[in-house]
Amino acid sequence: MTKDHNLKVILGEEKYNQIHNSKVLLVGAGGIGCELLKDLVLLGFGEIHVVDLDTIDLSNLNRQFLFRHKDIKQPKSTTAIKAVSGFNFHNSKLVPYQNSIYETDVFPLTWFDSFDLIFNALDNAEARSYINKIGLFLNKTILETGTTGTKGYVQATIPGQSACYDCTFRETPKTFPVCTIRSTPSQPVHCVHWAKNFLFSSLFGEDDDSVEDNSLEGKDASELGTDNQEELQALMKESNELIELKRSIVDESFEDKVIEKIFVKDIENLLKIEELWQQRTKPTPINYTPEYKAEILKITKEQLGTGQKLWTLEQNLSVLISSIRNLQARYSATTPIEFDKDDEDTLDFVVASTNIRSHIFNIPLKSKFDIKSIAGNIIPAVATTNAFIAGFSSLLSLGIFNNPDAFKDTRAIFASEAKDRFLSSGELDHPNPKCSACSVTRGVANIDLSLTFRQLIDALVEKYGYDEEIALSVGSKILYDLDLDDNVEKSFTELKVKYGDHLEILDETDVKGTVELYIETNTDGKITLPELVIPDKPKPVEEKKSEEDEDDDDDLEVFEENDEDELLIVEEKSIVSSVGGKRKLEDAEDNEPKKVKV
Ligand SMILES: Nc1ncnc2c1ncn2[C@@H]1O[C@H](COP(=O)(O)OP(=O)(O)OP(=O)(O)O)[C@@H](O)[C@H]1O
Ligand SMILES: [Zn+2]
Repeated sequence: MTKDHNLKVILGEEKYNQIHNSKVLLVGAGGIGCELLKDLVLLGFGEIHVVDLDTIDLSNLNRQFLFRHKDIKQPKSTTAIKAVSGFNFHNSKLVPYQNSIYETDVFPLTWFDSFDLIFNALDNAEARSYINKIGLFLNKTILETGTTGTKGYVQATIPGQSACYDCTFRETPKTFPVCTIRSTPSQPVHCVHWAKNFLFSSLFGEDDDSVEDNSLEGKDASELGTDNQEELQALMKESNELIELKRSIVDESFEDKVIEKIFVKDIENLLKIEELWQQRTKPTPINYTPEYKAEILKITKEQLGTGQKLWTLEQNLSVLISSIRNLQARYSATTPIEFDKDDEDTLDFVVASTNIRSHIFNIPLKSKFDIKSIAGNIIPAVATTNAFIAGFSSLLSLGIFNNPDAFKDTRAIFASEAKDRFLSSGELDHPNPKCSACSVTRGVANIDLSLTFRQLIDALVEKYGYDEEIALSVGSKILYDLDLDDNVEKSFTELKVKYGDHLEILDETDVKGTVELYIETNTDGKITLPELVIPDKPKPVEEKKSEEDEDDDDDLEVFEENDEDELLIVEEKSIVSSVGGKRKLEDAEDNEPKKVKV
């Protein structure tokens, strides 16, 4: 019996044929992408195009199972395709590209339009948003996936029906107030941040390093986390002394000077600011004497054991001293050293100084392994999560093909560490009316770039009935509005507008809703605008917080219970948001980028 026969029995003849005659795009051939490519090939998709800009690294091999050691430095897309060719039982046509998906000359809009479905297997929000917009321009469904460790999601975005990728708010990486990092740390992560971004960069980075935490200038009280003048003076003095200290980097006594300043004198100075310690446990400076140092220097490498072990204060001091010696030997003013989690000297310095500071501030110490994860912002990828998330993505695609009820029939899948259930599903959300991506009317314009903005404005006025009070922008650049009419006589080319740009038209009279045009180009001397129905701009409504809304502010989000599946999903917002899963809708507009006039 042939493999085709088996698949026909499982899928049914009709679905088998639909899949066999379809053409799909897979963006990303990393952790999820490798799994997904295997699934799509085994499901017998007719044509599968795979895009990945990257080459294979050693660190990919533990989970990107299509790659072997011999493939290191080879392109991911071609290598993945070669690997699945061994089990391409249904003769799918496989096409690789080693390019970034943004390359409009390789991937013009018409190319995207040739696919029946797009599978995202990406690792960054920017590329996901880009594909999301392409889907909105073309009215094409995207199956979006993401994983972080044991958490993950699959979400179909069906233009005009379901919420899009940008309908939901994504948190930006967490930052800490300067005073928490510099004077009152209370968690290991505060000490890691201090050791890596402040201490290491100040001592071994570039001389004029504009390390965020080195400078207190230009920061307001909320960023600083304090307006205590005494504390700010102390922090300023501390930084200046560090610059001074760096001058003796070549001296033999440098290690002692660093330890005595950082872990003794600076702490004694902080203790003098009594206000800081009224509600907090006081830090305790270390007692660094020549005798103590002599004992520390007796500690051997063997005694330190593996990176999983918790080191004592003395062991941390011994690691600090040897890392300082190694870094001193490597340092020269012209070749500053950058922190790299895979550079043992820089990592040892950060691990040891983190732990010594933690000891001083009564914070639990951490192993080298744990600090490496925090300092390198690493959440280990889990092959199993990638495998089942990819599996769900490919299975959901079967229900989406040729299905006018896809919105109703498709579930969103989530994996989380909720106590009662690891995997769960929910209905697709409706679009968020405030979404900066899908609340916009979209179309494709065909423009001869030698024409001027004046000609575009005339065409817009004529076609859509705007009066001239409009603002035109591309990305973050405003190219025209009533106060900025210097550009009107310039051509598109002069204004560096090119194929594939997204031109936004904002009605400054606040009547019409926003429009975004994908720019395709021609040389026929014309501007051809799409037929669009532009809805009026929604009137701003005074939002009154109901009791129910207030409940939403809790850390836990409860998803709708579904009669059929009896699914109750409870997820921590902060967790799912980091991989782009179910997030709060209300704040999507905060994702909107700031624009500047040019
Ligand atoms: N703009 C883009 N165009 C094409 N491919 C992209 C783009 N952005 C990201 N990718 C690809 O998406 C894939 C995501 O896979 P994954 O999350 O496993 O990341 P990785 O880089 O392989 O792993 P890690 O980051 O853990 O080393 C990567 O192979 C990456 O090269
Ligand atoms: Zn949206």
